[in-house]
Amino acid sequence: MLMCRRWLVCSMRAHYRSFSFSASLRNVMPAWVIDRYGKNEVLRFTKNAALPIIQYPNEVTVKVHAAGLNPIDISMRGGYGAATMAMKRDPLNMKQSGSEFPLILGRDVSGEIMECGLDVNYFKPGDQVWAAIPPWKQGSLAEFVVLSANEVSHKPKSLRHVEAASIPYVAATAWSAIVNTGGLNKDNSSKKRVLVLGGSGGVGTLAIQMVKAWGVHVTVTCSQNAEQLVRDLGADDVVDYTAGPVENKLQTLQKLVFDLILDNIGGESEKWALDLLKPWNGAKYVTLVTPFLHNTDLLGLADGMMQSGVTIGCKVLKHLRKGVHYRWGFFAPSGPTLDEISEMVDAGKVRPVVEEVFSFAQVPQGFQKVEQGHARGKTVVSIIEDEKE
Ligand SMILES: NC(=O)C1=CN([C@@H]2O[C@H](COP(=O)(O)OP(=O)(O)OC[C@H]3O[C@@H](n4cnc5c(N)ncnc54)[C@H](OP(=O)(O)O)[C@@H]3O)[C@@H](O)[C@H]2O)C=CC1
Repeated sequence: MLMCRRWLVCSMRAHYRSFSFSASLRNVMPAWVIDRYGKNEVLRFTKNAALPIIQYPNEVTVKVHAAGLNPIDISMRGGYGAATMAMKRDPLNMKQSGSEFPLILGRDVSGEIMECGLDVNYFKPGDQVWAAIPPWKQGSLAEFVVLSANEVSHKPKSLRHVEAASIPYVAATAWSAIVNTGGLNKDNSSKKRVLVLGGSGGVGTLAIQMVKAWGVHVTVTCSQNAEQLVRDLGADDVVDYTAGPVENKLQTLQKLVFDLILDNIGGESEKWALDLLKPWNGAKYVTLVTPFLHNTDLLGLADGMMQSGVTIGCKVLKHLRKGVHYRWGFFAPSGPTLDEISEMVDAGKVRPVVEEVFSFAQVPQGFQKVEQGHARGKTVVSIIEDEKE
């Protein structure tokens, strides 16, 4: 439905001409960059980062009002995924392609369209938008970011930019894991049972709300002090993982046999969690904690991908014999997915869970906050203050 609307608007505005804002501006911008991998000391503020320019006709320039921080920013600051990201920047050349530095982190953006490529018809300058930025592109801790139009979506009207910036990356991840990999959607989820392992962080708080809106019975594991938060978001059953082995408690809840388990924790979970799935019923365990990028960093692209293939293949087969499906879930950038989430937000079915907002000057403190863990929702950076309502 929303996909159709994108197509329709494209046809209607086929002759729209974009204007060139960048030519009238300076060719540098303020940004937080890194010039090497490491801890927080590698973060450097500059007023002279290169202004990103549209290179393809399907791209848009977005003026960043707010950016979200995610655990992947901490990992990328330390070099995580560097081998794969370099290949994506230069897909024809399957080896390391030049330097990725200075690198701008930040995977969430909420802001305003400044300029559209000639093939972009769904957006126009001035549109209020949000997006999740693929890790191989320059990020949102900057004044401007250039994205493909199909990665961008109109921001929910009911949210301020600092609220909107808390959602895209975790929403695109939760959607990819639950819908694309897990096979649930708004039409087939009613009365199904989902277990969210690690419900109190960014992905968990979004995933709970998403499946709850589709009529799912949601069980969540989290720390005791996050119980109220996840219940407010829609969790039906909550298990405190800090008070002894979660698997024992979940097994004692007799009727809890799940159609889908979303694992945001990894580690030992997969040793016991798959036993809680309904066997021979299409039930799936989807983990977001995968060794995929770690393998390519360690072994190089080709060997790393082969290693990942062997690992996932063995696990899929092992669990298939028991009648359940084992899968790896991945973030997938998608404007149409965010269109769906935007509707859910404006309908009051999904709300932002913003734990803390930092100013643009406080980006290193924002990284420290995310690095400490124990998230209760999301950490956001306000780059242009929202207008007072
Ligand atoms: N594969 C992919 O493409 C993607 C993978 N991810 C990964 O998914 C995971 C979740 O991401 P995100 O939600 O953003 O992370 P967050 O850091 O926002 O949240 C993690 C949450 O888990 C809680 N937690 C920690 N240990 C446990 C445990 N044993 N049981 C239950 N809860 C626990 C933490 O709180 P507390 O410690 O206080 O309990 C925290 O609230 C991360 O590992 C991330 O790297 C995320 C996005 C994309």
